[in-house]
Amino acid sequence: MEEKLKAEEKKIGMTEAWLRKHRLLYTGATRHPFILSIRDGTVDIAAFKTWLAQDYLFVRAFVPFAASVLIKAYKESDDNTDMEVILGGVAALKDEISWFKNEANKWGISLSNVVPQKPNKNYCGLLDSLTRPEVEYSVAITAFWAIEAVYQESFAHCLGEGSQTPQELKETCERWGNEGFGQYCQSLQNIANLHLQKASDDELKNAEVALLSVLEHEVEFWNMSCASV
Ligand SMILES: Cc1ncc(CN)c(N)n1
Repeated sequence: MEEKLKAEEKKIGMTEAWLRKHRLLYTGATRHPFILSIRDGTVDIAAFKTWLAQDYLFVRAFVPFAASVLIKAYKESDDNTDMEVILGGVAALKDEISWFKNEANKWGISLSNVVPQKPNKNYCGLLDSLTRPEVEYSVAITAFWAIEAVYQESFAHCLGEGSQTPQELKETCERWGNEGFGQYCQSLQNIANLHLQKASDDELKNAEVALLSVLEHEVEFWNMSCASV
């Protein structure tokens, strides 16, 4: 495929080539007004609480998807380290769920009464469709990387130089904006690139569509958090 050759010429991976091609959408997902409002300290706490409660539900739905990627890595990758990187991510989700429960408690949110809003339901529907065994590993790992990378880029931005993130939100930003999580996302991106290099044209098309769907759903998810204030 022409795009693959172009990426090779520029000595960049397929994922980077796609991010460049879809830069506006990627920026929309990683520099959303909600994120910018955390960074400049003007965030509406009601929006933050909505995000927190909805994201708790999302993360629960993310677990089976992550497990499906782990199964695909075991079955379809000839590199053992793929599985270990993904296993690390799956294992961290247990801690993440506990963190959401603790954080909700701190903010006086009862998670047992939270109802998923439409954009959240739609996003979880995408996760569910990507969990199917017939979805190729290269497609699933591309989506997996993109989901993690959006949070990493977004929350790292809230901690960067000149940020005025409120003290009580810093821990949240650290969760995804820390260096270790950044390295984990980089490992996922490397894995995705390696598999995309070997992928058929059809698989490439499916992976690019999956990436675009993730980015669109991420924007909708942030929109949802702001809108319900
Ligand atoms: C909506 C969303 N996207 C990504 C992530 C990072 N796992 C998350 N927790 N929530």
